[in-house]
Amino acid sequence: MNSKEWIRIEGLAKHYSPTKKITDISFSIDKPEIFALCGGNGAGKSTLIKMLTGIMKPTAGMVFMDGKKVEPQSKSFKKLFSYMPDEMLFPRQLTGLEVLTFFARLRGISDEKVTEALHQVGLFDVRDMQIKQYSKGMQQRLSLAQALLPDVPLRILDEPTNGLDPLWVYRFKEIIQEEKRQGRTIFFTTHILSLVEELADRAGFMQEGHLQYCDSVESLVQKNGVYTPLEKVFFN
Ligand SMILES: Nc1ncnc2c1ncn2[C@@H]1O[C@H](COP(=O)(O)OP(=O)(O)OP(=O)(O)O)[C@@H](O)[C@H]1O
Repeated sequence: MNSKEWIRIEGLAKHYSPTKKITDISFSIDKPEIFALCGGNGAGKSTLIKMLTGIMKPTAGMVFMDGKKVEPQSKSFKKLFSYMPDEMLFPRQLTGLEVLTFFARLRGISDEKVTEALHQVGLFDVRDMQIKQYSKGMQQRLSLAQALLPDVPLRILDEPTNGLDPLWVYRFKEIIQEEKRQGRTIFFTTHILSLVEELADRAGFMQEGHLQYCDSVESLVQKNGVYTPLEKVFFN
């Protein structure tokens, strides 16, 4: 165990069918850090996140925190993270403010924090608009806002930049860097390798249910002292 190691995933696996499976995933998450999990469509990123968040029971494997075994389904583990799913469906008749207030009340979070989160994701001025009038990117920012509400040490974000315009990809990077400055760990999935290079401390790359690479971004892009873009590292 390295000195920063916080959460350790050991041999996590999910067998959907003999041909569709995620096998033997082992890696650690440090605190604080920005960890990006990338990989192709159907590689197993969302499945891994669902196992880590306790939404899905793994076929095999264990999760450790500070060296002790934890159950991702347990209440005590769930208290440590917030989660942004890859797709979040909101009641279309409600306003952005109503939706976020609902999430906040569930978790005993103040209205001030709701206002702050709406400002963070640029939805404060449209807070009284119904969700049905929100664009895909605005709904994605609302989903991010609900994940920013709780004061927890870990944020797990599944494809958070999907549907965001370039300005909001830029703002997303600022938000995530600020979250890390505040001591949090951000674990997110993405298809955008340039985002990984720019933002992440460490990255994992999944392919067909396997974790093929997992290292610091610096080590991944520096091969024999020469800079190699991540897409060349992963696809050559
Ligand atoms: N509930 C399920 N039942 C059966 N197979 C599933 C289920 N969920 C996912 N799969 C399969 O497991 C594999 C991994 O899917 P997963 O959604 O984890 O991939 P992903 O890396 O998140 O993909 P993407 O980048 O396209 O979102 C795929 O082959 C998918 O078809």
